[in-house]
Amino acid sequence: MSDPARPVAVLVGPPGAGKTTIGRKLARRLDVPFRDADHLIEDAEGRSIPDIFATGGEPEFRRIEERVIGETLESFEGVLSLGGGAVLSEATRHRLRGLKVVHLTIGVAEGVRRSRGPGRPLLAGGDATARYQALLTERSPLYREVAWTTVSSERRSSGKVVADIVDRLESGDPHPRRRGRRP
Ligand SMILES: Nc1ncnc2c1ncn2[C@@H]1O[C@H](COP(=O)(O)OP(=O)(O)O)[C@@H](O)[C@H]1O
Ligand SMILES: O=C(O)C1=C[C@@H](OP(=O)(O)O)[C@@H](O)[C@H](O)C1
Ligand SMILES: [Mg+2]
Repeated sequence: MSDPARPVAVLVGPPGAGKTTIGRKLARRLDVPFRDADHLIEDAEGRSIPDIFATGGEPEFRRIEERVIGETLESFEGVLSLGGGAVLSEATRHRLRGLKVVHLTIGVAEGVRRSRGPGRPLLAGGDATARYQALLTERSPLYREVAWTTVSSERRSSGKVVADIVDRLESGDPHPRRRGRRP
């Protein structure tokens, strides 16, 4: 029997870390298909993420998100970027076990700056910095739990981040030493 299909990489991390941008570039670089869970949800539902939050609230969004990610992970062989809150689901974290999960990190100020706009209802209005900090406090242990490797996207171009991820995937080493360092 052949092995089950597996994604080449799954990107997790907080909003604005660059999962969608970097996932798309990583897939292009590896010449494999790209999917973004948020786009799959919008396609499956025929409505935008802000619309889903406005009608069914966060609980409905999370139910759809868990189902769409579960279905995708069953057969997808490419790069999959998740939404920032996908790891809140225990079932999703369970499904991510043993996969090449890349945790993209970003500092609070830059994360808030990059996630501005109407497309992210959880951070819209009010004190976005406090909300972002609370979200990181809740989720950081969950990102760490599922991560195969952790890569910072702070003050680094997306091209540099992609090159770093490709190195790790190709070497199979999630903790590469810094280049040029003596053994
Ligand atoms: N390495 C980077 N440096 C600067 N800006 C970036 C970087 N990666 C992504 N961005 C920008 O940050 C914003 C959020 O990126 P996005 O890929 O949507 O993040 P996520 O999917 O993690 O929420 C976009 O405007 C994108 O162009
Ligand atoms: O952090 C979150 O809970 C969310 C992040 C968003 O995705 P990005 O992380 O790609 O912005 C999107 O799934 C939704 O707005 C909820
Ligand atoms: Mg995204």
